[in-house]
Order: sequence, then structure tokens, then C-alpha cells
Amino acid sequence: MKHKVLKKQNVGRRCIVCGTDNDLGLKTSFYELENGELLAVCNTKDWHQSYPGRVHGGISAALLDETIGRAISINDETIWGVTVSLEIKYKKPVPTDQQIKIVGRITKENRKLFEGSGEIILENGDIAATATGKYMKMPISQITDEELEGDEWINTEDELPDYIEF
Ligand SMILES: CCCCC/C=C\C/C=C\C/C=C\C/C=C\CCCC(=O)SCCNC(=O)CCNC(=O)[C@H](O)C(C)(C)COP(=O)(O)OP(=O)(O)OC[C@H]1O[C@@H](n2cnc3c(N)ncnc32)[C@H](O)[C@@H]1OP(=O)(O)O
Repeated sequence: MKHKVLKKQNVGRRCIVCGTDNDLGLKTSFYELENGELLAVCNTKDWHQSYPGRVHGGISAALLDETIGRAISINDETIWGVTVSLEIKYKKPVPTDQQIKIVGRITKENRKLFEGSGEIILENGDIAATATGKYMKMPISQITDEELEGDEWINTEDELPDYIEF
């Protein structure tokens, strides 16, 4: 199914999941979709493996964690959160050297906390892992000493695809 893309989110320059300046990172891109969900696109590499050919479960967890955690900013980009709990169900192996997609959404929100769910979708459409996560809202100034206006939270200014299919 085709999904209309509205916006590409910024990246944390040195973030292990999204950072463009992290040689060891996953270099994942995050797109806000018209249906209110967040889509992540990640090209898995050989060095993300646990068993040969199979992405490490901790890597899958990190991808799901960040995708759900970022979904809160679709409606309000001033809300930041830290993960307080995360549950992953691993249903199928995630292969290395494949473009995978991760979808996340918010399912519950109150003044202090928000919750969401997400899944990893393989190239053949299979759902390889699902997750639910809970996050505590926190001002960015309490999470990091870096300033938002500095060079850590950057717009990569790539061309935005009109639609992404998954
Ligand atoms: C500026 C430039 C940088 C820009 C960003 C760059 C890069 C980042 C890239 C992208 C970022 C965008 C989005 C990403 C989002 C997510 C991705 C991953 C995020 C992480 O990778 S983040 C690392 C892992 N994560 C942590 O590092 C948290 C460690 N942890 C703590 O820091 C504390 O644990 C804390 C603060 C959470 C709580 O500490 P605390 O002392 O405030 O806790 P306290 O016990 O007082 O609880 C206060 C009230 O919360 C309730 N409460 C507490 N825990 C609860 C739970 N689990 N469930 C339900 N309720 C809970 C209590 O029940 C009480 O409620 P009440 O007040 O009503 O009684």
C-alpha cells in the first residue's frame, strides 16, 4: 500500500539509530505519514548481525524504540521522551543487507507519560517484530546538555519522496 509522506524528521547527528555522523550507526530516516504514523527506513548491514545473516535483536529493539519514541513529535515537536519500558516480540529473523521499514504510533498519552506500538516490516511484507513502549515526557534540557539550536539536531534536507510503499 502507498503511504503519503508529509515530512522528514530531523536527525540527532551522533545518534546510534539516526545519526548521519555516526560511523557505527544505523543511519535510519524517519518520515511522518499522512495517516498519523511514523515510518522509519533502515538498510541493515552485515555489521548489524548477531548470528551471520540475522540482525541482532538489540538492534531491532533500538529501531522500534526510537520509532515509537519519535512518533509523539508528529503532533507536537516540543515533546521529548525517555524510554521507561519496552517489550519486543521477535516473530521472524530480520535479515542483514535488506531495506527494512519500521512503523510506530502513539496509543496513549497523558501529562507525564506516553505509550506507543510499532512493528518491523521486511521487504516481503512480513512483520518480523512488534513492540510496545512507554516513555516519560521530559524537557530536552533535562535529557541533554546540548542545545537544540546547536549542530546536534539537524535537518538533512534530502528530497522528500511523495509516497512510500509498504
Ligand atoms: C539537543 C540536541 C539533541 C537532540 C536529540 C539528538 C538525538 C536523539 C535522536 C532522536 C530523539 C528523538 C526521539 C527519541 C525517543 C526515544 C528514543 C530512545 C530514547 C532513549 O533511549 S532514552 C534512554 C533510555 N531511558 C532512560 O535513560 C530513562 C532512565 N530513567 C530515568 O531517567 C528515570 O527513571 C525517569 C526520569 C524515567 C523517572 O525518574 P524519576 O526519578 O522521575 O522517577 P519517579 O520514580 O520519581 O517517577 C516519577 C513519576 O513517573 C512514574 N513512573 C516512573 N517510571 C514509570 C514507569 N516505568 N511506568 C509508569 N510510570 C512510571 C512514577 O510512578 C511517578 O509518578 P507519580 O509522580 O504520579 O507518582
